[in-house]
Amino acid sequence: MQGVASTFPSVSRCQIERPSFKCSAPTPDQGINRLKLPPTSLQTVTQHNKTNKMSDPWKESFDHAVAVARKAGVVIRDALQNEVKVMTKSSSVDLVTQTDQRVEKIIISSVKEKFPTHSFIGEESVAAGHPCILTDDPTWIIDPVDGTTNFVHGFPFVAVSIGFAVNKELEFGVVYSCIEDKMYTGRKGKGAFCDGEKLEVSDVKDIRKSMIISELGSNRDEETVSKIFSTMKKILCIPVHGLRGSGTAATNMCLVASGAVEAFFEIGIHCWDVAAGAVIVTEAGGLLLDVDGGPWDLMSRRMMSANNKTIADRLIKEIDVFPAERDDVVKSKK
Ligand SMILES: O=P([O-])([O-])O[C@@H]1[C@H](O)[C@H](O)[C@@H](O)[C@H](O)[C@H]1O
Ligand SMILES: [Mg+2]
Repeated sequence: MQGVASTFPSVSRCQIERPSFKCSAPTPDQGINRLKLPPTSLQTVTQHNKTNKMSDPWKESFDHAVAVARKAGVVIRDALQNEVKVMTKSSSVDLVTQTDQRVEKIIISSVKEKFPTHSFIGEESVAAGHPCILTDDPTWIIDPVDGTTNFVHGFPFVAVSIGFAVNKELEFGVVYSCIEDKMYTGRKGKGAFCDGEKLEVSDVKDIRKSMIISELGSNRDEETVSKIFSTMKKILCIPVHGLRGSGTAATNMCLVASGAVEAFFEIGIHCWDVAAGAVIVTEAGGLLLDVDGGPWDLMSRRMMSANNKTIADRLIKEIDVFPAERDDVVKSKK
């Protein structure tokens, strides 16, 4: 089992002043797959729980993910009121804060306590040198603060993203958009929801009537930036109704699931950005593909998620692909 990083890397720091947010207190989960038991004897309840565990083995993990994502969101919202110490990881625009690290520790330690045999892939643990290899173990794939740059600047879209895979297959995803206070969930074969409301992708098939969401990412290599812009130019000039970016891949995918946009694509995302969103999109009736139209691979750092294949295929024609090293490349220790 992969362990939790006890310390995260120390990196260069600068300070930034941000506008402060006023946030309302979180509301309790509304009807998220709640189990309603009729009043009955203790024996029957125990029996019912046993049967339920067999037919729905990951329900307890799912419930825990929802609870811990909400708790993490409260920590993030509180942290928004204070000055943030900004550190950098792979480059000067790949940001991380103590809140990212703290929230990841909170999530992992609470999951470890309840499910001691489960494994983890967490953004900040991987940054600290932990492996990013998906095994057959029940595995929590965690982005503690998706939208760290937004968080640093006070741009109000930040999400806690928790995906859960067993035998390398995603079983559920939880995305808590914590400033909006929206809880998105998806469970394999059980649908996708936002605050208990069922989600469905849009039925638009005409690309000229579509709204697309993507990101500029954090790669500032000139050739890569040119490819990102040429792709966006070609898509804009199809023309589509609009091109947007919220600054969090997890939230972008929830917007596809909600039908607010027809598709989200990006090269350079990581497994923790999209694991949860992947379940939410597919359970809302959407599809996932590689940016070249092939099957989607969680570790590939490439994502096309769309409401239908017509929209996905039309966008794929315009994407200028550039290389991004897979998440599961094993780096040799020097
Ligand atoms: O670093 P982070 O804020 O967790 O995640 C980033 C966000 O999802 C962003 O929208 C996307 O463009 C980047 O590719 C991600 O790395
Ligand atoms: Mg992220």
